[in-house]
Amino acid sequence: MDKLLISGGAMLDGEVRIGGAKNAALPILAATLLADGPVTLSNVPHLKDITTTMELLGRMGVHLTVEEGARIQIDTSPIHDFSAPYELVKTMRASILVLGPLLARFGRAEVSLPGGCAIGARPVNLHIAGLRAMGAEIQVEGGYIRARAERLRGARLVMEMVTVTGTENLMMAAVLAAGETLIENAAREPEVVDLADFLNAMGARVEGAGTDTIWVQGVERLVGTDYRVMADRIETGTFLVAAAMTRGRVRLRNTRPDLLDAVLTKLREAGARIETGEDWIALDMAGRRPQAVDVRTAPYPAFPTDMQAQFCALNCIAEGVGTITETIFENRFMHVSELQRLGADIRIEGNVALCHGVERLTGAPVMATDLRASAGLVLAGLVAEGETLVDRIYHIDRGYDNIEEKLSVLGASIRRVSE
Ligand SMILES: CC(=O)N[C@H]1[C@@H](OP(=O)(O)OP(=O)(O)OC[C@H]2O[C@@H](n3ccc(=O)[nH]c3=O)[C@H](O)[C@@H]2O)O[C@H](CO)[C@@H](O)[C@@H]1O
Ligand SMILES: C=C(OP(=O)(O)O)C(=O)O
Repeated sequence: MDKLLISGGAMLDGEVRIGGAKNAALPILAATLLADGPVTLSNVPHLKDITTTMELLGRMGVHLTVEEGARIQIDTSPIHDFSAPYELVKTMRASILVLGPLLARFGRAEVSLPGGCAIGARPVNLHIAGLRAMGAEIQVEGGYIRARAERLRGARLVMEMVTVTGTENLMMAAVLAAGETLIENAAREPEVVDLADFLNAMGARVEGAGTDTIWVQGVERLVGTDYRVMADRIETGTFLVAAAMTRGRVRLRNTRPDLLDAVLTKLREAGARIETGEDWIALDMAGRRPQAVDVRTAPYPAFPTDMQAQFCALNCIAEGVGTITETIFENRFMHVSELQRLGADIRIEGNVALCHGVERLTGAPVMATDLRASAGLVLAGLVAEGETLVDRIYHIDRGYDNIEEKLSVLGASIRRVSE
């Protein structure tokens, strides 16, 4: 199994190109199931979650062709199977995103309940309740969601809590439903907006994405289109924190600074000088140790839970005391015990991690437990004295394209080793 071996101490300096967003590409790939015509997607990141989704669509009969330059062509016309089996779904929770599109276009779907509980229970009750309100008959048995509908009907859906993939699933279901759908208390994440833009490019009528009320007028049919996936704001944030922790500087290209307000605010508080252009961000720590910061996760536009582990790592070596409050997932502090193995001084009280910055971390073998926890451990390894060996890096490959190569370009000593 592959591991990452990091020798800490290098001050990062250089330029990195940010890839397409995992959390936009995944729902958009699922939404291609709605297209009655060929779709070409560009800026699709090269990630394990993407290949898993392609395998999932491929098993349904969808024809996918990978082209040069992060492009994929998708033709759904040969589809003959409307199911998502456990063996694929268990590795990736986003596979639940095929439920809405399959039901809306083909009137049936059989999707395994997403397994595992890496960062919390993560139920999908709100996805199911919304589809039922649109007229779907749904049974949950034997670990599968079995859903049927003649044609979904538009409905007013008041979401009990803000759910990103829940909003996306219901929006995708609504675009081919009869009549109007109103999704209230919708997630406002930029990835929801990217999906809505893609749906509209296929001929859907979606308005209000990016606000908490999304209006959808169902149409009879969607057509094929060409679409470019948005930049990954979490990959962007991760590289900014890496540069800040190593007291270095970095310039990130092909990104969207306008989507990172909460993260950039915290980095400025930590002492970073930040400049932005339309599609680039430059961060410079000018050799200074970061100041600890207080972070509280919440739905967009507040601070993203997917950046929490990285800031936890930053606080470990910062000057002062910083608190990390996690309000989205009930079990998203699994990086803490591993950071402690490197010498971090962190105490967890309920949903708050209290970090006292230490002068130095010391390298040790650590184990990745989920995607962003792994990112936090890699960042800590970059500043730890000696060698850090990060195990179970399949988690990091789910969401980062060749992280070791991009960090090496910035001057880090990091390489993939097989054991
Ligand atoms: C593929 C993708 O886009 N993943 C992102 C998505 O996950 P995901 O869409 O799974 O996260 P949600 O926004 O749905 O989860 C928010 C909260 O709602 C709860 N909930 C959700 C649905 C439901 O039916 N019932 C319920 O109780 C969850 O357990 C969680 O406590 O948003 C999260 C929150 O920004 C991010 O961390 C993930 O990276
Ligand atoms: C939690 C994440 O992803 P997923 O919802 O796919 O598990 C993430 O991207 O940090």
